Amino acid sequence: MMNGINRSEKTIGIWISDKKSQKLNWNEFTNVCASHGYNLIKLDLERPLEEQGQIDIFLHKLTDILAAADQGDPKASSTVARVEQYLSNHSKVIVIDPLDNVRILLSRYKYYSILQNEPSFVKQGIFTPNFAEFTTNNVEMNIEIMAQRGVQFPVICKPSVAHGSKLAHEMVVIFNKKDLSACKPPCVVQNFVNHNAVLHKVFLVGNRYHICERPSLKNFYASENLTPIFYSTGEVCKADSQSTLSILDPHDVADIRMTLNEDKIRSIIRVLRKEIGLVLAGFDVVIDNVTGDHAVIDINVFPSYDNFPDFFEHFLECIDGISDRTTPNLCTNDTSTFDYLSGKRNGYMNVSLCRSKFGVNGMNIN
Ligand SMILES: O=P(O)(O)O[C@@H]1[C@@H](OP(=O)(O)O)[C@H](OP(=O)(O)O)[C@H](O)[C@H](OP(=O)(O)O)[C@H]1OP(=O)(O)O
Ligand SMILES: Nc1ncnc2c1ncn2[C@@H]1O[C@H](COP(=O)(O)OP(=O)(O)O)[C@@H](O)[C@H]1O
Ligand SMILES: [Mg+2]
Ligand SMILES: [Mg+2]
Repeated sequence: MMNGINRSEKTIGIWISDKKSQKLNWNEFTNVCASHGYNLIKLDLERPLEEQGQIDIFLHKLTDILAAADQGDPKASSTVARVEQYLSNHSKVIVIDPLDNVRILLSRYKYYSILQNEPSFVKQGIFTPNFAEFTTNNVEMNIEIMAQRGVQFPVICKPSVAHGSKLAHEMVVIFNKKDLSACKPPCVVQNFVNHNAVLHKVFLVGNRYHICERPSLKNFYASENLTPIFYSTGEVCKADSQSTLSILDPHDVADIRMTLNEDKIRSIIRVLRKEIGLVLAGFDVVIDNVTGDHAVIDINVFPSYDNFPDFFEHFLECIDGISDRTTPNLCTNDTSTFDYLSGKRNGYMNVSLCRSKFGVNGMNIN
């Protein structure tokens, strides 16, 4: 990839974590890039980017480093500063995705607030469960905050920082206020939505999306007797997870299967593109097993694209679309939200949303 004869006239410079890099099919990605006229190079953030050749597309998942910089890590802060300086000096570079847009998704409280303030959701049966942020260990204060924000037991307690370290995925289900000391601020507590242990993951590449089902948590109810349940997302919600936490209790066996409503998913996608504006993102939805309403419980930067058919091809098609439609200065890492496909800044054009080839029902939807 990095030392072949380079006949491509453009370059995609990529930086992702070692963990993510180990899962990426570099040969396939390199070949698809080449077929679209791009050379793919792995960037080394320890060296000046200026010394690593011309970069036309800066593709990254810097969430770990951004999160560490936000928490005061000096090495991470200097890395972020160097990257931002480079991008500022090279305004023609297309950033996938702009750092300030990515930063929105570092904070669960921030993106839950965006979702909760979306006026179009309520009438469509879409919601984000009531949540509150704890910044101290003061249980009395936290109980008051929960009451003010309509947060009721059982709750899920999640780290406020949504990405980066493994800690970001350490969760706890809490059933009563005497166990609120199990929370480790800064964290958010969120109403638990009973959803019969079925999670729907939506992966987005530009205006394409793919939906897959994953195991999730069984139904829980408030109780003075149940103790907190600690788990990490990876134990319960990967395609091959087989956690006892996913086994429905006998009284909860789902007689009616709740079906995902595709129109709701598309509405959520439109709002995410308008408010957050990322090319590479994903989100998680669970369906309330009483109302059928769809709860958006998580939004992710550059997720795994697990089982996303022809991900690299669709990604390069998206890159081609951006390069063709966007004059260089519209695609810098400017802080405003930029909709790549409409070519509009802070705007949002009704673009067709197409599911990937093998979506839930396999249809292209315009
Ligand atoms: O671990 P992977 O490869 O399954 O992907 C993780 C995602 O799992 P998924 O399989 O998409 O449900 C995972 O999705 P969830 O947050 O678990 O819904 C995250 O996107 C995670 O990134 P980070 O650790 O939060 O920075 C993703 O990790 P990286 O993209 O950092 O590898
Ligand atoms: N409000 C909720 N109600 C019910 N289950 C939830 C809720 N929030 C999260 N979960 C469960 O916990 C898992 C992890 O939560 P999530 O917010 O997606 O964190 P992560 O970023 O680690 O994926 C979800 O996949 C789902 O199974
Ligand atoms: Mg998730
Ligand atoms: Mg997540």
